[in-house]
Amino acid sequence: MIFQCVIHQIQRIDDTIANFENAFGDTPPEKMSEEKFKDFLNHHFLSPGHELLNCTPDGWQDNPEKLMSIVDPELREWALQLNAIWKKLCKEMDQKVSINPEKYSLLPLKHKFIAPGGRFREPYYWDAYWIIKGLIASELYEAAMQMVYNFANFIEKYGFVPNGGRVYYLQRSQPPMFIPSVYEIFDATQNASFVEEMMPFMVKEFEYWHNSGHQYNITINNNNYTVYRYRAQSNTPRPESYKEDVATAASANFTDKVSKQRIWRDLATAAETGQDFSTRWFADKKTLETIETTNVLPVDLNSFLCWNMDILSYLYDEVIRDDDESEKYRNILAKHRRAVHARSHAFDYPGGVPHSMVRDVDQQWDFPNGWGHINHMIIEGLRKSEAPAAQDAAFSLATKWVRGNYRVYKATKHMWEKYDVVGTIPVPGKGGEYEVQDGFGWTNGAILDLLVTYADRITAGNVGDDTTTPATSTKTFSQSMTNITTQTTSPSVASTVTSSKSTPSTTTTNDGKTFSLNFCE
Ligand SMILES: OC[C@H]1O[C@H](O[C@H]2O[C@H](CO)[C@@H](O)[C@H](O)[C@H]2O)[C@H](O)[C@@H](O)[C@@H]1O
Repeated sequence: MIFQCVIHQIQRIDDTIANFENAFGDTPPEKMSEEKFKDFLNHHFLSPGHELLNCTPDGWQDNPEKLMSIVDPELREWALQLNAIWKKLCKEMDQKVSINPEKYSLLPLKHKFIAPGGRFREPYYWDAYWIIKGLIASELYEAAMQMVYNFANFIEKYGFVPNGGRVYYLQRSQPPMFIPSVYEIFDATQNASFVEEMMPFMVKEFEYWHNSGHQYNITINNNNYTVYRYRAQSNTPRPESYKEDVATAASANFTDKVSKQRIWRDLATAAETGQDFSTRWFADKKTLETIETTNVLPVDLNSFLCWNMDILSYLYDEVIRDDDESEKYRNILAKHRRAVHARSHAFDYPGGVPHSMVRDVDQQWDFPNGWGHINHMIIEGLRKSEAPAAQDAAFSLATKWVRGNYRVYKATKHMWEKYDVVGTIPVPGKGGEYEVQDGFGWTNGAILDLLVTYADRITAGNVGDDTTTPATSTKTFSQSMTNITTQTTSPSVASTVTSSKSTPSTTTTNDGKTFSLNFCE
């Protein structure tokens, strides 16, 4: 995991390379002296975080009105503590980076940002949406806009928003949340000039998903569909996880170039999904070596893009007042919109909804891990539905999620990237390529938004309180879920996540490729 610790050079690049060659020549990595190698690193690179400065988000206040409106005193106090964590996660680029950008892996950033926390010191694309929701709950509107401005600069320079703010993330993106982020800020502030300023970047970001191999045409039952898939631009090991990806190709017994390039693209593509790694992307639903991410047509990406279209149509209509453009996106949406059916027992766990029902696989995006932003997305999809049973279920899940996070916070004094949702008191999640991280930007953002949304009625409860029973019984609820579709008329989060495939169907496309259909029925 060298890249996680070695991120900026002290000397000129040519000198670093020359000194490396002098010191190690052609010695293969496994034969290099560890001590000598560490010594080389210490002399040529600075330790992590040197290129970033701590900061306070603009406009930060101790007691934002929205958080003070949370009726339960315990949860209100907790929300204020989470509000204070923004100051720990706030970062800005040291100006020395702009003088010698080639010495740093950080992509230059003009504005302050909120980092996820732990090993993740740079801005991450899809994390930002939930961080922004939390900043809005904390009334930090300027800070929320700064997150978006940094991404607009990326779109201007690179044509898209990379996975994260590092050079080694430039070959892939993450779930498309730029347009929803602009929408949420507009919804909270009614700042029309912000939307006008961001519109060209929104359009450019939307177009990115129509190129770069993301768009795909399929024929099912003689009907032609244009759908979207994730697809990284690289077919080499991920630079930040080089060792891991080389090892995966070796344990898959791939020796020829084509097979290696295929698996490396699929590994990088899993990082583009934001769910690295999950059995969702494994052909055998068990082992990483069978990964085939580019062969999956994922329900979530297709739903996110439907939502992007809906927002563009709405903002062109409401803010820009351009009927033609609004209609253009409405028509694109009409072609893509599908019913998304969800059927799952994922709601039965006391700590929230796990990311998948696949057990015993040690991947961070599988059972028993539940993620804050995903639970938030499910809650919002249900809450914005017109069905009372779904709205009750939203509150029930919000209560579970909030209480679970709160109990872990009281026990560990930290907010975590993911949680094990099984057990009356959940614990931090585990599994995957790295240790569970604390901080944590999108977890905090999701909680703050839920606390403000349900400020008048959500309570901390006591351990042992029945937080598991939904307002309707699980059976009735599962049945009613199958009838919930993404038929929203104004932008809202689609209820996509619980439909994750446990029994995927497959289809063969015009060019003879077989895809797992993790999409719409
Ligand atoms: O280095 C491993 C992976 O780390 C990141 O992914 C995870 O953390 C991100 C930040 O919170 C999050 O956006 C992502 O969903 C997580 O899986 C990074 O984004 C990956 O590219 C990288 O492979």
